[in-house]
Amino acid sequence: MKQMFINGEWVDARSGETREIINPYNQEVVATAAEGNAEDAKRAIAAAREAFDHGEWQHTPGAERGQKVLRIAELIERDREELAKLETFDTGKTVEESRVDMDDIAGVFRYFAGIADKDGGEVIESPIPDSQSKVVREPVGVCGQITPWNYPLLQAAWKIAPALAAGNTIVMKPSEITPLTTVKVTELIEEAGVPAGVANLVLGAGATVGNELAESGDVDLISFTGGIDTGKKIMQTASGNVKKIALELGGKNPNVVFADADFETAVDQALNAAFFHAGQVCSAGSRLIIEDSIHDEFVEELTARAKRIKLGDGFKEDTQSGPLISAEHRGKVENYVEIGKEEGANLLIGGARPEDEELQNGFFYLPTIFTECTSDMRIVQEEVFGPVLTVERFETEEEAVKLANDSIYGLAGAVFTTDIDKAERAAAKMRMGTVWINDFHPYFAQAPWGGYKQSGIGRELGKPGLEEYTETKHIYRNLKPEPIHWFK
Ligand SMILES: NC(=O)c1ccc[n+]([C@@H]2O[C@H](COP(=O)([O-])OP(=O)(O)OC[C@H]3O[C@@H](n4cnc5c(N)ncnc54)[C@H](O)[C@@H]3O)[C@@H](O)[C@H]2O)c1
Ligand SMILES: C[N+](C)(C)CC=O
Repeated sequence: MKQMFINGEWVDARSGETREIINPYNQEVVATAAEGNAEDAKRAIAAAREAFDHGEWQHTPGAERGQKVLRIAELIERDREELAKLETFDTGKTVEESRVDMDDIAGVFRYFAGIADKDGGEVIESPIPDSQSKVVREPVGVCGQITPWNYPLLQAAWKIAPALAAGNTIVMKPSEITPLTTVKVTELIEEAGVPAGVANLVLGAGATVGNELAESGDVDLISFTGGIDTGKKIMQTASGNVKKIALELGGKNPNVVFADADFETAVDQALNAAFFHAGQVCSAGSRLIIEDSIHDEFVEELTARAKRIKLGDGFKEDTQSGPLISAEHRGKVENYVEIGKEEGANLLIGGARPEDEELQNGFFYLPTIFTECTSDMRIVQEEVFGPVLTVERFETEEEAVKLANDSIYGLAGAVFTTDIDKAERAAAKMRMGTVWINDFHPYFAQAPWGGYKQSGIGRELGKPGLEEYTETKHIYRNLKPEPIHWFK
């Protein structure tokens, strides 16, 4: 039974309710978890409030907090294999992918451990004689953190590590369908010696636990990663006490390939961009925008390779891609494929569930490619979050950039070309939080991550990822206090 962690104690939901956690590969129950509700969230918020207002954590020197965060990294490295297996049971992704995630996650804890004591504030030039001004950063307070199911622990790590390093207290709510690794890491946080009440974990649904975190007047900041509609709802709910918000939302990310790109690299990367983790990646390259002169050859090769992607059990060595997360989510993907067909896009491959006997109990869906797409189509504009790639053509550099930017989203995008000036010109004009040149997908702890436009608000990772969890305070000191007699 996976319990919640509130004020340093492992507890069941007050209501006694539980939820079965399902392996999307075969629908087997892999665990039972406490199903908390708003009442449990309130208890956790109260514990975090008390620990922030009256505990030592926010006053603990950054170097000491950094040591605890570093210890969490070491424990994650120690338990890497167990964590990777849990992530695969929960999400269906290949265990190789999960191992890569665990290495990234340990790196994130190491990074924020390393910068926990690096900002001692700064003295600034005051224009007023006989005065001194300094600017310091302080923790925000109680942070509500809500994460999605596609990268359960990775997205949690991007929030937990900087929040703790900066001296905040937290209430984490993982996706209700993939809580296993977040529970395990909370055990490691306890083992690392983080004081009771500083890091709390509540399991349960968004509408109950998540909503309480967004609504509570005792929460100072809500950091959310998930879909755009939920993000909008959270923004509204969070306005009640004008809490700070950080939103990491969806994407519909363009992958621009010029005719002069290295063909093999561009095809290989386009395949990975679109179909890695069955396309369930916020930054998936789900819009291929390709120069007309190489369109046919490129699409032919891409299609041949997409057909060869081996779907299966994430624990088997030859599996290249797992299932979608749930029946409901596969239904959403299928609906989008129908919309694409109705809109007149040309369904080149996929558009169906696989027929293999072995895959019938899982939520599998075939890699799907639509050609002859135009940017007014919903299949091109809306986030499908599955293995569905749309292909658009361009003839000029200007047109390529225009198509790339033709989206309400602005999370990430890529440009492939051997002409580096052209690449830099395009990258400068692309309205996205991340632009890759001749690559797709790299992200790491040192570089900020986040979206332009409706892909979000704020940044995770890098120095800005720590700053999200701080308030900036200006302390002004009059070195020669005397009456000013403004009012005679
Ligand atoms: N920008 C990024 O870095 C990034 C990273 C990963 C995933 N995502 C996005 O996440 C989405 C997929 O994840 P998902 O389906 O889990 O998203 P989701 O919005 O359905 O759920 C995300 C989290 O929000 C909670 N939630 C749901 N309703 C809520 C409410 N009313 N109030 C508070 N919390 C609520 C859920 O329980 C879950 O924990 C995609 O859109 C993807 O692009 C973005
Ligand atoms: C941010 N990232 C790419 C790790 C996961 C997005 O879904």
